Amino acid sequence: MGAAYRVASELALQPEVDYPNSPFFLGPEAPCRFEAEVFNCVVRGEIPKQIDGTYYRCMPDHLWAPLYDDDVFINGDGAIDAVRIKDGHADFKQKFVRTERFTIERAARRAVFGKYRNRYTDDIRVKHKIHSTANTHVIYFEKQLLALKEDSLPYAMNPDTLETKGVYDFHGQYTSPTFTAHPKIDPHTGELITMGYEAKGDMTTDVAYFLFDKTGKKLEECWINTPYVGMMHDMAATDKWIVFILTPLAGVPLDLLKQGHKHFAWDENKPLTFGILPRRDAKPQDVKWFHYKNAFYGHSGNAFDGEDGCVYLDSPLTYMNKFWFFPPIGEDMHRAKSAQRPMRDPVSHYVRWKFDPNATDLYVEPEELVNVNGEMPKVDPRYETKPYNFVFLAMTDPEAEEAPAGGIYNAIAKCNINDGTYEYWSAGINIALHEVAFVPRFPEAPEADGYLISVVNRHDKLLTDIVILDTADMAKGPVAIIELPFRLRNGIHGSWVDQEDLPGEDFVKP
Ligand SMILES: C=Cc1ccc(O)c(OC)c1
Ligand SMILES: [Fe+2]
Repeated sequence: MGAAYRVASELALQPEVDYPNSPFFLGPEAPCRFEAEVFNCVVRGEIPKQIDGTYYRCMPDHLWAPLYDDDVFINGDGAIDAVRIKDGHADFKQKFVRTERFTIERAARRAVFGKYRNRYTDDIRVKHKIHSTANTHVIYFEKQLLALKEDSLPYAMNPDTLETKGVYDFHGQYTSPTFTAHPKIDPHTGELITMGYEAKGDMTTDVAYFLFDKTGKKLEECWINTPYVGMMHDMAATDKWIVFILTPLAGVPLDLLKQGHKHFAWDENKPLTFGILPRRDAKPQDVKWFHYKNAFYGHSGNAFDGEDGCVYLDSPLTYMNKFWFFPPIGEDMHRAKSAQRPMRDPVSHYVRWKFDPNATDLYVEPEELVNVNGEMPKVDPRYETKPYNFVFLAMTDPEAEEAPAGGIYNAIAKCNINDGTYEYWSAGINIALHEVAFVPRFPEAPEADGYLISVVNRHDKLLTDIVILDTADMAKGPVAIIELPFRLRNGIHGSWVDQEDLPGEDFVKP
């Protein structure tokens, strides 16, 4: 490399940190591997004084070089980032969830667990251990953080210290071995709505639905079966209904899994499928399945009950396999046709699905609400499960000539779903921008009026900024930038928690 740093020879990396030569592990996405604490971060601009609480997010970060070179970034160890904001100042912390995998691999000083959701690729001694990486979402329930991975139960953590308390099964009430990374908390009742899929083992069509009251008492449990096995990453809920979302990222035949195949493979012959089930007094025979064509569904924006008795679900819809690293069986992940951008249709747009509980035609066609190429939808949490007007999306700047690095997002939009208009801030080209968290300007503020918090990975400087935007003037860009003295990786999902809801212990100990 440069002339200044002279070494006698090329020194090979130690095997446990010799990561594959893949974009998942290189440059701005090279594993971070550290835990951190920064008291009083460097801030540019002014953090609005009303913001009082903590932003948590989940970041997959392979601590050890994976056992298999084609491992996927969603198999990285879960690190929790926390930014505590008070009186215009910000403190930062990052800590790994102490999963069973974390502890075993730390003792071994190398990877021991195998491919994403494939026990048959593990070192035989850990095949029956808990596989959770706790790397997908972090939510707040019963005064604790729950770090989530959809193949396992949650890990509970202390929201102030970020110490891991252990696996959480709702005091024995949760009876499925799997738990979605996208449970919903009803802002009106405080209830937690959740489910687990492949709930009787790998490649089973069993799904378990659960409803807990705000104190964690189980109100509903209902087991159903899906038309096929596939990734059921997100879900949705209204006052009266639950929506299950089954995507064509199909589970491979069990014998292929046992031979070491990836867990999921895109199936061009399977339709994007939705199931509705009554939220209360749910019975297995009450589930009703609808389908669209072959298409990709990532995340739900919101859902609500119509006055017509129908269930409405709003979401981005994508016309290509965004999870190209799970190609159709037998295809090369870098060349899979299913991962090609469509010629005519948009790549993604924000749409509305309508499910009529009395329908006889089970084919559904969505209606476009907003024509933006975005994902990671977030609505004002006070409107979840209810009719609403605005959605925030991470998106690709529609006016930029170049796409952002790595095909990820470089802009944040506030979209009006009633007229399809949107306002946005574009952060430029050489960056990666992530999901937002929304903080209302004050408790009774109008819908979507307040602040957005997001993470910007600066590929130009190999550093990370946490940005705060005012939703009243999106195009202006951040009102404050919290500059971290290091680089983070792409994160997945996060949550904002108001200070008044937190236990109130020290965040950074003196
Ligand atoms: C964003 C989607 C998604 C889906 C499944 C996963 O296991 C995951 O892990 C980080 C992420
Ligand atoms: Fe997700």
